[in-house]
Amino acid sequence: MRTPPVALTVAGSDSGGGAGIQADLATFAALGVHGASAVTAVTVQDTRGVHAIHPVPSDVVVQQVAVVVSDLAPRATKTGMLGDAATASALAILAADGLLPRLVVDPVLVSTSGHALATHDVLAVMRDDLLPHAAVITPNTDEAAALLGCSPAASLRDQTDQARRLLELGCAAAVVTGGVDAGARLDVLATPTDVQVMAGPGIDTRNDHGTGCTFAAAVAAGLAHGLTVDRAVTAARAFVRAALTESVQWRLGRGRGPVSHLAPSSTVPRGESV
Ligand SMILES: Nc1ncnc2c1ncn2[C@@H]1O[C@H](COP(=O)(O)OP(=O)(O)O)[C@@H](O)[C@H]1O
Ligand SMILES: Cc1ncc(COP(=O)(O)O)c(N)n1
Repeated sequence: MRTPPVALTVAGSDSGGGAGIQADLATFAALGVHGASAVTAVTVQDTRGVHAIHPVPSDVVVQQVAVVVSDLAPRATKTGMLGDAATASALAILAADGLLPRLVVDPVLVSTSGHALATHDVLAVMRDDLLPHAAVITPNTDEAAALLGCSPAASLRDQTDQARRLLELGCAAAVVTGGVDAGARLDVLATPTDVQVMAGPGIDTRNDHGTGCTFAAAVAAGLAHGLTVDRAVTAARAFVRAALTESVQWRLGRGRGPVSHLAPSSTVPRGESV
């Protein structure tokens, strides 16, 4: 008898199956982790855009987290779209009480299709109350800028500087994703002792819906397997790149299609189970 690693995602539902809860659970499964979920909002969404958003009442979100934590004891947790400020505050309290272990915060603000997924008050609560409990946060360059109240990074130097400054918000590590320089994609991981620049050639695909959710969920899966943040981030990059490469030939939906979560996970290193 063996207990598989468990990770909990607290995020919004994407009816198109490309991002949010659906991307997180597919990523967990591909990486050998049992996924539990607490839904914060129901979005009416497809590859073309977000057509409506219905937040779930915060007490219902808290109840979902509470039952999962007490029964399944997740080793890692991940937050994505938070729904509303009441839910963001409630999650911050759960995190302060130690109920969201090895917390990965993906500060979701806007969808790939350009729709706002969080209001200013959600951003403020996330920044001030939730981020200080995170093992790692995974903003893209726009989200990093919104958290810091500055312009998006225009160079690797800006991106590196912003990754460092995000640590001042109280998170243990920050990875700023999605920098672009001469065709390369750059992610910068900052910890209190180190800054690491990870670069790879850009993958030319229209099917990039859900990359941020997939990346953050893969980091959480790595932490659930017992990897360090550093190794979990490296493994997550490999997984997202495989998912993007796999989806280059896809035709799925009429807009920005999802990445393929059916990518061969055997290429991705797994940690020892803790
Ligand atoms: N076209 C691409 N080619 C290579 N890597 C990509 C591409 N698009 C996204 N990524 C990678 O996917 C991960 C998620 O980042 P990003 O796309 O910035 O998230 P978000 O969906 O939040 O904007 C990062 O590791 C980033 O470098
Ligand atoms: C429910 C939900 N959560 C997150 C995203 C962001 O993902 P993306 O930036 O790829 O659109 C989304 N579109 N929908």
